[in-house]
Amino acid sequence: MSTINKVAIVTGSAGGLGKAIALRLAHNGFSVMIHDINKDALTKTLQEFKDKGYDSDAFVGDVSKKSDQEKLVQTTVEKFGRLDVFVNNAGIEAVTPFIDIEEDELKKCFDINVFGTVFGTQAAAKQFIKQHSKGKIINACSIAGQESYTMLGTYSATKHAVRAFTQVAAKELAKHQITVNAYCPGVAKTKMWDRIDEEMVKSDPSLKPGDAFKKYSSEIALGRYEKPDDVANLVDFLASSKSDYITGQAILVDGGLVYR
Ligand SMILES: NC(=O)C1=CN([C@@H]2O[C@H](COP(=O)(O)OP(=O)(O)OC[C@H]3O[C@@H](n4cnc5c(N)ncnc54)[C@H](O)[C@@H]3O)[C@@H](O)[C@H]2O)C=CC1
Ligand SMILES: CC(=O)C(C)=O
Repeated sequence: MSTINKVAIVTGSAGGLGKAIALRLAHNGFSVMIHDINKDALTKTLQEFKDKGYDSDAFVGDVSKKSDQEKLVQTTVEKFGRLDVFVNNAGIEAVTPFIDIEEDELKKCFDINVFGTVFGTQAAAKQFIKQHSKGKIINACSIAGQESYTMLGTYSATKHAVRAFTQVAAKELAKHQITVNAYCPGVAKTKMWDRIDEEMVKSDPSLKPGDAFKKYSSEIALGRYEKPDDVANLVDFLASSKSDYITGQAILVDGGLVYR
């Protein structure tokens, strides 16, 4: 079914899962505002979108700043005329044994993963209400939002919080026909997992580079690690009218790793 004339924002989409999601929505006919804190990477990614002929633009911003998120929505509406889908994808990891977790790690990870998701959801919801339109908010959760992992305590706590806010926002915004759902990827080969592997290997002398990623991936029932397109497949569905009767859900897309 055509989605032409619909407008989407994907945060943290200069690379990784966000880029795959943004490319898929653009391929499906959405006008897409890509967004990232990394200006150089974002500029290169926008060029790729332009080379493919996609109706797109880019916004440099920090999801943890409420004013940036409001400006992101405002700029998107000025450019494309409306907003239909907001993907709170940007996130960071933190890899530390529980006993060593420091205040700055907690603050930074919560600022970006949790405050960022709340501010993005608020900015998008206000625009949907103003437009009197149905809208879809789609949040990056994780297997770590359903289960909690050693060395990933802070990260897991932020993703549990994302799941909680997904449910509450869904309940409160349903009267406006706004749906709020989340995708929960497993072990996807992006720069995030390169960094997680590096940190886990550093803290365990019995591991060599790549071993932590291999260990996590080896438990996936479908026998392979996740690709960004596996995540884009779910977000594609959540952004489409096929998901109109689904709200408040955090859906696992992990190849069979966590069962809820
Ligand atoms: N890679 C994986 O296996 C999994 C990833 N996720 C989640 O999916 C989302 C995307 O993950 P990946 O693509 O793997 O990560 P990534 O690290 O490869 O890409 C994240 C992007 O977000 C941007 N970003 C970081 N902080 C930002 C900020 N404050 N404001 C704006 N942009 C910011 C980065 O510059 C980067 O382009 C994250 O929320 C992550 O927690 C969830 C489960 C598994
Ligand atoms: C990065 C992530 O969410 C995990 C636990 O794989």
